[in-house]
Amino acid sequence: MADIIDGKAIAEDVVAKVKTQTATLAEHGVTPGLAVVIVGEDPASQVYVASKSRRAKECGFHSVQHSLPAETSEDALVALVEELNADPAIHGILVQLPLPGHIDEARIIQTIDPDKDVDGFHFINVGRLGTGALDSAFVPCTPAGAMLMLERVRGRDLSGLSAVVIGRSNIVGKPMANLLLAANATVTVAHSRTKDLPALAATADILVAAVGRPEMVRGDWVKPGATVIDVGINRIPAPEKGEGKTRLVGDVAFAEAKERAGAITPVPGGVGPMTIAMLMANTLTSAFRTAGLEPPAF
Ligand SMILES: Nc1nc(=O)c2c([nH]1)NC[C@@H]1CN(c3ccc(C(=O)N[C@@H](CCC(=O)O)C(=O)O)cc3)C=[N+]21
Repeated sequence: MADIIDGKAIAEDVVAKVKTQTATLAEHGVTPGLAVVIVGEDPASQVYVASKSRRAKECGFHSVQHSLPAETSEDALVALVEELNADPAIHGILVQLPLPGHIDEARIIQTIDPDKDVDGFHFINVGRLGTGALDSAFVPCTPAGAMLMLERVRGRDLSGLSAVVIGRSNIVGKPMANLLLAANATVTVAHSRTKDLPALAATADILVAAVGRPEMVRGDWVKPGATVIDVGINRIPAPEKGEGKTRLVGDVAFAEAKERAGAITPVPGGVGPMTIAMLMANTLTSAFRTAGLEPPAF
């Protein structure tokens, strides 16, 4: 039976370190500032944004939230981002995705100052990560959090280990593959066009599922003893809890996979809480850099 990697507990460790380091920065007269921008009223997005703002306040940050109506124009959003770019009290800018269909997401992301891009989505940060310039990059929060969880089991150096990442998104799959490569793993990125995915997955010492398909990865896809990182967060109907109720599941069939894995992350309580903790870590890092100080390692 697998060890369960407790994302909530590791996230608390990260946040504790952020709080301590925020106090250190205060001695230099600096308060980390995070601006979260949300456009439209998607209820799930509202919940995530609220917990980001709550965490930021808990860390002692200057935390601002901009909630804009769904019909906000692209130009108005660009103007807000430019205002935040120019605001010296703001070290991190997060524009919650997805944006309404009439707004060009790529244009918004590329408008964010790369040195305030705590999501790590700007071309400059993608390039920094891709070339191994990790001391100037912002690494996307979800894969950064996944790597810290993996480190608890496998250490920092993954030499000799094979990793299979299922999913090739810009926000998880691709940056995750780059981080695993930077840690010396032998990395394969699989996706919907991959031939015999179950057989490929079963070769992985480290299996990362980031596809957004509820419980797609079955128990027999898991190599015995493998470390399984489940990045999926899927809300599915749960009639057993009552009419109209839902529950969260990952991309991995947890009950099956935990019988074969050596260690596995749960959903909820796995990568999700780590994502928010790493957003705090990235914002802190940004404030240290702006102050000309060496940021702490996480
Ligand atoms: N620019 C941008 N950056 C993001 O990082 C970003 C985004 N847009 N858009 C939406 C996704 C989603 N996301 C989550 C963060 C935490 C949990 C989380 O803490 N989940 C809890 C459960 C929460 C619940 O009960 O719904 C858990 O897994 O235990 C989930 C999802 C960040 N995202």
